[in-house]
Parts: sequence; structure tokens; C-alpha cells
Amino acid sequence: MTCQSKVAVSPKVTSSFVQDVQAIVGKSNVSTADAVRQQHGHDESYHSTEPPDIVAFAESVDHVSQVARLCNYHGVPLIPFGSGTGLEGGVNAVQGGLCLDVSKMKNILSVNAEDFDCSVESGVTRVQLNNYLRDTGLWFPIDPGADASLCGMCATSASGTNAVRYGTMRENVMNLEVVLADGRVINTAGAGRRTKKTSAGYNLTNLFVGSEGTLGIITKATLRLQGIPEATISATCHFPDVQSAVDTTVQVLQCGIPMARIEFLDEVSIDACNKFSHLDLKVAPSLFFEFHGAEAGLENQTKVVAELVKMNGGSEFRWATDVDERNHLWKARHEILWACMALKPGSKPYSTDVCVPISNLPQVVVRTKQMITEAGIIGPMVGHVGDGNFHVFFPVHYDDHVTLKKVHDVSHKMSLIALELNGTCTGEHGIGIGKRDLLVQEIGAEGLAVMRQLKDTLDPKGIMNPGKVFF
Ligand SMILES: Cc1cc2c(cc1C)N(C[C@H](O)[C@H](O)[C@H](O)COP(=O)(O)OP(=O)(O)OC[C@H]1O[C@@H](n3cnc4c(N)ncnc43)[C@H](O)[C@@H]1O)c1[nH]c(=O)[nH]c(=O)c1N2
Ligand SMILES: CC(=O)C(=O)O
Ligand SMILES: [Mn+2]
Repeated sequence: MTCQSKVAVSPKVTSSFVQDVQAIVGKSNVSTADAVRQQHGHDESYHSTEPPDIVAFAESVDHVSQVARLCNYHGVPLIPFGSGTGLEGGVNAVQGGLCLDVSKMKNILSVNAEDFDCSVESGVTRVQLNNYLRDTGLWFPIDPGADASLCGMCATSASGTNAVRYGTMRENVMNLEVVLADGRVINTAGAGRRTKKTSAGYNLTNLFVGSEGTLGIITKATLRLQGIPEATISATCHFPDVQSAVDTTVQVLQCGIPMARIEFLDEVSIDACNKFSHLDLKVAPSLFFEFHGAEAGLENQTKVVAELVKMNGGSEFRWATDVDERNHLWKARHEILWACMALKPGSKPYSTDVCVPISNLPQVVVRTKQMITEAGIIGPMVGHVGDGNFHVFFPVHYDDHVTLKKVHDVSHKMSLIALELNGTCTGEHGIGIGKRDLLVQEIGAEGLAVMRQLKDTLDPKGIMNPGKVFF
């Protein structure tokens, strides 16, 4: 399926503006070619493509600063672009303008093994970093299913399957170098600072984590690293129904088991997974577990969890002990989005992303399952239930308006149920384009007004990624 495209052209991108950009980054780092603009006008979401007028590739923070200053002077929209793996339309150029691709800045600037931290430029991806760390005994555990840029992961406050144990980006970013709309360069914790904690002034670091390119361009991130666990075991098990799988999750967490990962897949997503990733798991609501720690401790942890599974009518564990089996299982989990899209060839992902307090999880999962069944649509359910966060990956076609409407209604109702249950409409993918209407219900009018004030203070001309987070 080609990405339909709507072109929102910014009249301020004149030929002399293009020449000025070329003078900053060099002619070879500027493109107005249609193919390049199209490629930079969408991410992995179902939102139709909205190409920028021009794409510039930055090779240094100085490039970023000068391009920002130029855009700010002319009032040209500026959209930061990391790896384009977002799921909420975050890179779509809804008002045209300049897409600033920061993926060429690929230096791993430092690894301080004795302090468990590192600093990376905006184009470094999570796989690139972990490959680089391979012999250090350290790793960076935040693992969205895509090989995303780490600064893009900061921008969306990303998470993944390891968040149960290691947290999300919010808990693992120590410092950010950010270029503001007017070209100023700041370090959110102070240049070179890399302490595990600080209470020096406002938390500017977490102001930019999750800002989705609307407050500034992140050009460097200082990140917390973890030691590779002594022992790792994975296991899967299946249940008679969704409720018992999610009840088990709640009980495991309430027992204080220090799980590394707990992922829920319903029977539809298991079936998709088997077909796409050549697994032979029983087609039933299932949990994927992973345990990290010292050998001795793992035995006890797995025993307690296996008992809880059994108490809830779950099956015996199917172990994945050797590294190849484990990698196959978790690669299948990481690729489940595509496995679900394969259920409807040529479709694009409409992904939901609600997150609730753990004790409220069974309610929202079971009610979601009912809504999907009543709507008669394909809605595989998958998720980071260890965090109270789960997804439905609806495969949609742009031109199937009937299904799109049903999907949107179920997705909207899911978010309202999550908000009713003290939760959020987005645990990790962000607000982007499609959830702006929910943000005000979630944060409240006053809270949104403060966000708007911060936005207007840092980006008075509104050039930073317009149309995202806010209307
Ligand atoms: C198969 C698959 C599986 C997953 C996911 C995607 C896919 C395709 N994701 C979503 C995605 O990987 C996640 O949102 C990443 O953080 C996006 O990083 P990119 O570099 O691709 O940002 P991308 O280029 O898509 O941009 C995303 C947003 O951040 C902004 N941005 C990007 N780089 C920036 C920078 N340097 N400075 C300022 N703003 C910047 C953009 O403007 C945009 O608004 C995910 N996510 C998740 O949290 N958990 C998960 O489990 C998964 N799983
Ligand atoms: C897409 C996503 O967020 C996941 O697979 O968990
Ligand atoms: Mn996810």
C-alpha cells in the first residue's frame, strides 16, 4: 500500500531559504526531491503521509543550532526526525516546513563503565549502542520493538518489554543536550553532569523527555547503563482466558517478584506470532516471562511464579533457557506489530497504548476484549502488562472507512476507560497527532494551559513540530 499523502506547503520555504540551509549543512545534506520528502513525511503509524517542503540532514549540533535559528527567523516549521519508527504520526509535516533528520550524528561520545553511564549523539540507535557495549558487561535495557534512535526514544519517552525491571526512558536519562527553537544550546542537567540523582533546580531533563520534538531538538543524551544479569531464563505459559492471564500478572507483581519482563499476548496475537515468526505456541491467552539475576535466586522466583500460574488455571511453563531460544522468542515479541499487520495484508498499524495502575488492569483488558468482539473487528491484544500497559494492534486500510470508524470508536472508548481507572491514554508511544483530544481530558484544562505556556515560552513562534501534542 502506498502512503497516501496530503501536502501542506509552507509558503515561507522560498528558494533563498533553501540556499541558506545549503550554506549551513552543505548542498549534499539538503533535499527537496519528492521521494525524500515522502520518506520523511510519515512514521510507522496509520496516519497518512504529510511530506515536508525540504529535508536537511544535520551532521553536528552546530548545524542543528544554525538551522533552528534560520527556521525561527523565517517562521518555518521544523520537524525533528530520528529513525521514523514512531507510531503516532510524530514526524508528519502537517504544516509543511523543514524536516531536520539528525540520524547522521552517530557518535557514541563516552562510556563510563565504572559509573554505569554513556553519552550518545542523536543518530545512535539502541542496537548500535548495545553492540558497542557488548564486551563491557553493560547494556542499555530500554527496548522498543524497533531499532529506534535513542534521542527519538527520549523524545517519545519510550519504553519496551524490559521496563518492568529497568524502567522507561524517563528513569534512564541523566542529561540532554537540546537545541531550542531560537538556536540556543542547553544541557538540561548542566554540561557534562552525569549523576544518578540531582535536586538542583527544575527537572529540565524530564521536561524534554516525552516532548515529541515540540520544545527542541535533542542532539545528545547521557543515559544510565545496567550490568548484564548473571543468569537469564525465559518461559511462556497459556491460560483458559484473558482474565486469568492478567490476574496472574497482578499477583506476581504483588508478591514482589523482581520480574525482568512480563508480556501478555491474547490468542489472536499468539496465532499471528506463530504464523509470522514460525513458533508453535498453543493458541490461547499467554504470558511471556523473563527472569534476571543470580542462578540461586532464579530458582526460587520461577517456582513461585509457576505456582501462581497454576493457581490461576495456567499451563506448565515452556522454558526458553538457551540464548538462541530466548532470542527467537523475544524477537517474535518485538516483531508482533508486523505479525498482526500480516493478518490483513497491506494494512497499517492503528495502535492503542493505554496504561493503568496494575490493580485496574484486569478490568480494562477484559472490557477491551469484549468491545473488540462486539465490534467484530480484528484486534490482537499485546502488552507490557508488568507496567499496566497494553496495546491493541488494529490492522487498518486507509480506504476502509467503516472499519477505521469502528477501530477509532473502540480505541477512544479504551482510552476513556483507562482515564476513568486512574490511567493514561498513552504509556509509551506519545500523543502525536491522534490523541490530542484526549490529552486535555487526561491532564485537565489548567494542566494543559501550563504545558501551552511552557511551549509558548520556549517556542514563541510555534515552529517546533506544529500540530503534535497540541492542536
Ligand atoms: C515494530 C515496532 C515496535 C515498537 C515501536 C515501533 C515499531 C515500528 N515503538 C515506537 C517507536 O519505536 C518509538 O516511539 C521510538 O521512541 C521512536 O524513535 P524514532 O527515533 O524512530 O523517532 P521518530 O523519528 O519516529 O520521531 C518520533 C517523535 O520524536 C521526535 N523526535 C525524533 N528524534 C528527535 C530528536 N532528536 N529531538 C527531538 N525530537 C525528536 C519526532 O519529531 C517525533 O515527534 C515502540 N515504542 C515504545 O515506547 N515501546 C515499544 O515497545 C515500541 N515498539
Ligand atoms: C509496538 C509496541 O509498542 C510493542 O510491540 O510493544
Ligand atoms: Mn509497546
